[in-house]
Amino acid sequence: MTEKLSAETRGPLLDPLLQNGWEMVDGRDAIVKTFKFDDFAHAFGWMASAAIWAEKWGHHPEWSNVYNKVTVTLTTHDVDGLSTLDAKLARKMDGL
Ligand SMILES: C[C@H](O)[C@H](O)[C@H]1CNC2=NC(N)=NC(=O)C2=N1
Repeated sequence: MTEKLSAETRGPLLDPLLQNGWEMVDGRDAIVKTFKFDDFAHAFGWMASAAIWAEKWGHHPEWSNVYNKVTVTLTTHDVDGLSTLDAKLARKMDGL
């Protein structure tokens, strides 16, 4: 069972993400980023790759797609806030 990020762990895990285009969501313990691609095929291909990792890790994004953009919100519903799994999935998404 994953745990909500503590005061000590959230800085080291979240700061690199916040410097790489992720932002805190207003009023929620969650992070959000919009990824932009050349076109729909690239956006949807990236979503398919990310979905495979999400399913493998049992940790799923809230996301939406409009043409060449994918907006992703990450949080851990089981703990009602951010956990290490969100940082792990965010890093994977940044690297795909
Ligand atoms: C049983 C199953 O693994 C859990 O419900 C998982 C599924 N995917 C999940 N995804 C996210 N983002 N948060 C969760 O708490 C979560 N829980």
